[in-house]
Amino acid sequence: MSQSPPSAAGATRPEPVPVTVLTGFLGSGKTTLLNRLLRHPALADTAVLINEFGEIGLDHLLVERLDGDTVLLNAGCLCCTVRGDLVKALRDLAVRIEQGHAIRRVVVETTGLADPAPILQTLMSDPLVLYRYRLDGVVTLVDAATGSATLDAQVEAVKQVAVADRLVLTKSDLATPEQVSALWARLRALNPGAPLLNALHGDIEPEALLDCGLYDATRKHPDVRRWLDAEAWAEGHAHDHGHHHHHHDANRHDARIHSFCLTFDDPLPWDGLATWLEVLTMTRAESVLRVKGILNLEGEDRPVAIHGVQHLFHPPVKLERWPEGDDRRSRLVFILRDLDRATVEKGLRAFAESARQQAAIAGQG
Ligand SMILES: Nc1nc2c(ncn2[C@@H]2O[C@H](COP(=O)(O)OP(=O)(O)OP(=O)(O)O)[C@@H](O)[C@H]2O)c(=O)[nH]1
Repeated sequence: MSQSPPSAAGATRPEPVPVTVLTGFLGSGKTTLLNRLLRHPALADTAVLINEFGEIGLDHLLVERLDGDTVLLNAGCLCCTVRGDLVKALRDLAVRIEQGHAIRRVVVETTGLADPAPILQTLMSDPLVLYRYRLDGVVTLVDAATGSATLDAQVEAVKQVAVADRLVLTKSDLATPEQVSALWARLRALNPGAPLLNALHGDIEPEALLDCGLYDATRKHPDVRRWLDAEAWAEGHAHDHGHHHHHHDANRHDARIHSFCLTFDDPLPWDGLATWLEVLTMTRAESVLRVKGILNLEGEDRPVAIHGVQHLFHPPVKLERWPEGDDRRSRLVFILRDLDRATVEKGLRAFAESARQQAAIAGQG
């Protein structure tokens, strides 16, 4: 992560194409939902990238609108070989955009077994991809009938839920109301910030899933509140979810996920924060599933947005101004595995304090 705050937002960069990552466990209904979405006018000019697990891809045969904008990324799991394929597919697509091909949006459908982190990292690390695209959001589908059992058995499924910006419950027609409400509570505990939606046979309004990033395609100014949704962590969720399981059966995977929001009343020193994030992500990359934040930095009038997945951080973005009526406190949302709130908060405060002291000494000298 850079040691100095960003100087300008965007400059001459072309309008980046939003990328939605569609994930969810095997058979959760991703292809069904995608097929419905692609029929909607809001998804005209959308390119679809499909990742397959296994030698021969079949899913692309099921995506009905198969044309030049659907690319199949097969031969392996995204965590390994496919990352290169994804970069190549996005680069090839960027060339076509340059040539005037109308592509306003990209949807990446992941294999049901995938840990979404490598895809998010790819979107945040390759320079050309970073230049041309922006991650709009992660949409995670959860099967109402089998979701609880899958979350019990598969840690990747828990990660998919934890990093989501939108959670979509599918197949509620196959589950009892009790199953649905228990799953609902469990998803809420794992990820308090993501709106919970329902889709029967893939039926959902695209608006509910798209434009959940910092920038909305139709709005000029970033909608910080919507993006960060810090309030969701504040309302009864201010503490660690590892200790918050009275309304559903604690499970060893769920208990390892800790999601919380830290707030800071005073402006933070960028040096201390950046150094601490570097230390944290270098030593605990596997534990840092996702970090999002709006920062009030010392010596900086404008808010700065940061966004990271494991050890990779998107370049920080200086926003135009604080939202109207905002209390201008720094807010940092963390979604972690096997790393608790107290450790993170203590480290951050210590690094911030040390940076302040160093600045004071430098100022005297
Ligand atoms: N009853 C019911 N079936 C659904 C619903 N949504 C999807 N399905 C069915 O569930 C099955 C799996 O759906 P897919 O869309 O292929 O799931 P997927 O997530 O793409 O599956 P993988 O690619 O194997 O990970 C299909 O037979 C769908 O018709 C729903 O809301 N209710």
